[in-house]
Amino acid sequence: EEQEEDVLRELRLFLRNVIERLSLDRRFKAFTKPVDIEEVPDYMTVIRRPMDLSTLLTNIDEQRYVTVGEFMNDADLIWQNALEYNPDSDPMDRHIRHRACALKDTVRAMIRDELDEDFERVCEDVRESR
Ligand SMILES: Cc1noc(C)c1-c1cc(NS(=O)(=O)c2ccccc2)cc(C(=O)O)c1
Repeated sequence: EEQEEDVLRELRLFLRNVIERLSLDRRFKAFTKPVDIEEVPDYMTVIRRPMDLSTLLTNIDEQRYVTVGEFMNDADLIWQNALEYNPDSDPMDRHIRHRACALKDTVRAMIRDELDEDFERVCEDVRESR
């Protein structure tokens, strides 16, 4: 009902703001768009579920996330995929892994510092009621 829509709207606003701030950080430029298959032809043979910040934003607009936990499952794919696809010790791989770890820590810090746990609990109640 109306109260549920109010909660989900507030969740979308919070998540869009998180993504906006991440997208402004130059360290995360490679995570802003899907990996370009022209540039990285074998990417889809290694990574089963590609994810990036612009796709997260589309998912929010399509109201796919009812809880922050559901959002985090997809957001975690971004850095997990980067670690998986870039495992080698060469400088390029290390560089993308450092940025992937920075993304992981930055997202977690934002959620921990800015998400009210009572609000997340209300979102989980909405999820269970559906
Ligand atoms: C992400 C990712 N995961 O595996 C790899 C490898 C990357 C990755 C891919 C690219 N090239 S790209 O054309 O697919 C692209 C450019 C700009 C934004 C988004 C994608 C560049 C870089 C980089 O570090 O600059 C990294």
